[in-house]
Amino acid sequence: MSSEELLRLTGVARTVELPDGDDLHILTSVDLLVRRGDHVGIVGRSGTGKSTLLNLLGLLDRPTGGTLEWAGRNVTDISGRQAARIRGRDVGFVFQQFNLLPGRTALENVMAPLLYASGKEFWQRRRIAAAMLDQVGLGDRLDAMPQFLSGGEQQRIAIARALVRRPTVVLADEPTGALDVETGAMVMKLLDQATYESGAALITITHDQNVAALARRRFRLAEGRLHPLAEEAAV
Ligand SMILES: Nc1ncnc2c1ncn2[C@@H]1O[C@H](COP(=O)(O)OP(=O)(O)OP(=O)(O)O)[C@@H](O)[C@H]1O
Repeated sequence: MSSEELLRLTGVARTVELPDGDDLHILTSVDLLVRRGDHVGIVGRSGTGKSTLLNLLGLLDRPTGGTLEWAGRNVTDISGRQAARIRGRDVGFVFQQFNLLPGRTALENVMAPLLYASGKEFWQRRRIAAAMLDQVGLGDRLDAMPQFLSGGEQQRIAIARALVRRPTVVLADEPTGALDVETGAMVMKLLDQATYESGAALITITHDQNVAALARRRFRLAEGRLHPLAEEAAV
């Protein structure tokens, strides 16, 4: 696996203005380097800025300080249009509540991101999506409606959808938050394995140390910064 650099955050800050005019400094100085094949786990208590950080990593928001680089390119201040292009091509998202399209089959959900692709990826979207569902163990449930599937199965569809365009980075926000402990552990293992096999980096953001335990590098988000977690403290 190459050690190609994907994401580099240097002194990243995010401050928002509150309705009363005061500034809220959510992130003050985040440093992080993510390479291809990495699995980074970020834990933090409620309200410490996990979603804020995820939105910066996914180019949904911009830092108010510091620099953010994508594959060596400074993207701190890129336009919304450029960010959307990188996001569509390079980022896969997995959310706590699955966020699957209602009324669409498992296959249609996984095919959805390929509608924005071109060439072979577009024309062969059905075959590519079916193969991806097979990889997450749902090759025999292509026509199933997600609402009739278990939470673990729905999250596996969401994982297939996140990986179907072969993104370089997968961002998972509390991916097991809506699952029981056993199902969550199984889904997390699958996410870790499928992401690694596709050559992407995985960044898992969670309040649950057990979920972060699979990550090869772990950090705690506190006081607006990332603090490396020692092996023994992380489990
Ligand atoms: N746009 C905003 N305006 C005002 N306050 C905000 C804004 N965005 C985030 N915050 C506040 O910043 C803090 C961090 O929010 P964030 O959602 O990133 O935390 P979190 O760690 O993801 O929390 P949780 O685990 O509860 O989802 C919270 O106190 C939140 O209320």
